[in-house]
Amino acid sequence: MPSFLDFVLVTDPIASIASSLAIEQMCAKRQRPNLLITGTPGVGKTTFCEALASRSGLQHVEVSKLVREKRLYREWDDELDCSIFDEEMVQDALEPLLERGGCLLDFHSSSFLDENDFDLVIVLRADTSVLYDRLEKRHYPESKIKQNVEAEIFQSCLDEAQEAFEETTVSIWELQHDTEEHMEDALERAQPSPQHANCLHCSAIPDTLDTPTVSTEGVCVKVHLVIASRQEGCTSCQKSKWQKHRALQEKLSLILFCLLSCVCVSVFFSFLFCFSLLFLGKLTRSINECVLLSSCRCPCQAGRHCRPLAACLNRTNHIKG
Ligand SMILES: Nc1ncnc2c1ncn2[C@@H]1O[C@H](COP(=O)(O)OP(=O)(O)OP(=O)(O)O)[C@@H](O)[C@H]1O
Repeated sequence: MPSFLDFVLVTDPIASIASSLAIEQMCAKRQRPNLLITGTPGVGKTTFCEALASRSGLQHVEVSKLVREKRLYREWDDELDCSIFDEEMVQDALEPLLERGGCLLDFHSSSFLDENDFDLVIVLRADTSVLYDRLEKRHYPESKIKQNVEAEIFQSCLDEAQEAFEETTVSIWELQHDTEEHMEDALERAQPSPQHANCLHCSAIPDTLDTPTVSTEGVCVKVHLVIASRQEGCTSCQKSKWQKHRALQEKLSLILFCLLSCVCVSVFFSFLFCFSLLFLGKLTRSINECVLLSSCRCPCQAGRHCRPLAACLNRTNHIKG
């Protein structure tokens, strides 16, 4: 599994990097990446998102809060004492945010989300005893705690995310999130670190990452670069792709040249053949004439204008024909 290091958030003012090709390609899709942070309730999604948002400048979108505030539900679960969110209503509410990009979407469910809206999925995991304690502190009823702990044991959120994004190139990272150290470790690694922004195609470090700087309201350059690399390849990938294209082009032009040469040569030889036929025809006719002239003697030395000779030639022709 790729570590969080492979997806480091590097922030940089957009103006300084807008000229880079990778960024331009990435911007064509959406200005900033969307990350889905999912996991069983209590694994620490909100805590992680808040910390990540403050470091990366991405916007923390807490979907469960949105559901409560905007009443994006039509049903209520009496047993678990919670709302059953309405997928369509939530989708509609999220659409403008996700279109704009730069969201850290925090929600336990992922099956109803559009796979094209996300660039990375992080599934947080917690040890069952840790999760139990956290939920107990929330004074959840026993049945609700049990249900959530069971969901964590059966890795329901991970399975759901894997199913939702299985047909895509979106990476799904499973991160343990039991302790402060776990979180600190993940966030610590999220510091600018160009050597970790390897291209997913060729493992090269994208050229545009040589001088990353941090700004609180910056853009996740490295995330973008990883995304761009995943989709298009890094500059060296592009170069090798271009070289491959060039080689293919050269081969095609060679084949075309050979074909054209063949056509030209065959046209030339056909003309040559026709001319030779014409020439040979004329030659045989003149030889015939010479033969005829030699077999018919002119009595008056008047050549072709001699009537008896003409009569002789006609006769001979007739006899020959
Ligand atoms: N890495 C961590 N180490 C220690 N405690 C943590 C960690 N992450 C979260 N917690 C604690 O666990 C509790 C639950 O965290 P949090 O509310 O972030 O979970 P959640 O997954 O967002 O839950 P929900 O889906 O219900 O909103 C909080 O009291 C928080 O302080």
